[in-house]
Amino acid sequence: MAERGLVVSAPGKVILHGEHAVVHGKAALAVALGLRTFLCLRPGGEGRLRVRLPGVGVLRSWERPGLSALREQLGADFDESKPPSAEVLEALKEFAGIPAEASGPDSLAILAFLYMCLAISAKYGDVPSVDIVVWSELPTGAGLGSSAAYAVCLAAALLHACGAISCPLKDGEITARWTEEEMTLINSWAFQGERVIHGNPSGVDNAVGTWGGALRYQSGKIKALKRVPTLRILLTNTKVPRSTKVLVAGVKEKILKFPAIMNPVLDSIDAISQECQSVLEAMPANPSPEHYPVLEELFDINQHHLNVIGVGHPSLDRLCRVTASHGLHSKLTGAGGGGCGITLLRPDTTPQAVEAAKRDLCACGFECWETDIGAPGVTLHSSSSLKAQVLHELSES
Ligand SMILES: Nc1ncnc2c1ncn2[C@@H]1O[C@H](COP(=O)(O)OP(=O)(O)O)[C@@H](O)[C@H]1O
Ligand SMILES: C[C@@](O)(CCOP(=O)(O)O)CC(=O)O
Ligand SMILES: [Mg+2]
Repeated sequence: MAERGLVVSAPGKVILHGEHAVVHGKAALAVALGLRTFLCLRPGGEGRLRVRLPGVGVLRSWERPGLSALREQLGADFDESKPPSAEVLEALKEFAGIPAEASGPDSLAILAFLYMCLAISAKYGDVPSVDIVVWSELPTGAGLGSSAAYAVCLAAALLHACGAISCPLKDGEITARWTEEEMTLINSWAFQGERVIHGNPSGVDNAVGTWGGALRYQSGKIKALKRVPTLRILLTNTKVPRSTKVLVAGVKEKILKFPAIMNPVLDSIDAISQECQSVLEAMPANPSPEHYPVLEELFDINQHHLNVIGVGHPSLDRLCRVTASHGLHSKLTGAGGGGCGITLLRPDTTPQAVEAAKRDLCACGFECWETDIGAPGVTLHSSSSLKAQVLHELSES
């Protein structure tokens, strides 16, 4: 581990099409957002692991020998290809003093951290004494993949601390990325973190957090999109809280209850992702308005499907109605049930029209902002390049 520690970051994501269906083996199209989660890891003292997670109100530390003893006692097989076992998660809850039924943001964040420490150290050697601080530009639990960005940062930092991946940052460089092979390892451990938080994730969010850009994801297969035009997207946070884990479980229940009704809906969502990919890849880099009606119609159809599978919310219906009154098309993004929606802005949508839509959305109590997409994936930063931000976060710890 570098003497002075390290700072890593990973982006959140927007799913254009395929949320939920992707959990059931269908394709999803997702893009990395220009909003990121950051993690600063420094050598710590006194044989302890210390974490500060201001986003979820956590400041905790544990003695390393206690965690090592638990690992020995459990004697589990911590392979990144195997889902975390219920027995290990129960034992970790007990170790951290988390009640068995707890599923709040703080409990899940601690559990993901401890699981990754335990599993990564079982495979690559002990995680040294460290102080970790995580902060984020992403809202938590709003459909923008904050859980995956957190898990990707943890995976990169812990693998680095154990010496399982290199330090790609050369003297004088501000940022660096890991090799393909190292990113594949980061991605697979981040998926384990997502499994702790989500229960049954598809892996699309951690793939975007790791690789960045725009990609198609299906059953663990990641394909960067050939060409993605510059898309203008308005993001709106309804601020209605929800849990991805609960929503994903609800969809599964509906599919089991009505397979003949729900499976065709998932097939249709899959076809929407295929169609959208073909349209995007056929569009020029700076598209003109005539390319948009199909994209808009696909948004509308998918939003209806997402309501059918039970992940809509009155706040999202309202969001769609408000933007429709300005001639704009929206759908939920991520797990739904509240959280965020995305609105497609056309190249000829005037700044005045965007402002008017934003005003009406804010009047509903929503928060919205235009955003960049296609951001880089997991990145190592020189701490000097982030000095002000890092110093601010560290001064709080
Ligand atoms: N910055 C963060 N620090 C600690 N935990 C985080 C952070 N961001 C997300 N999480 C974890 O991820 C959970 C939210 O994940 P999820 O319900 O999937 O919503 P989303 O991924 O859409 O934001 C939180 O409850 C928390 O456990
Ligand atoms: C609903 C789902 O497709 C995306 C969840 O995204 P988020 O956690 O709401 O950002 C679940 C998954 O793909 O694991
Ligand atoms: Mg999530």
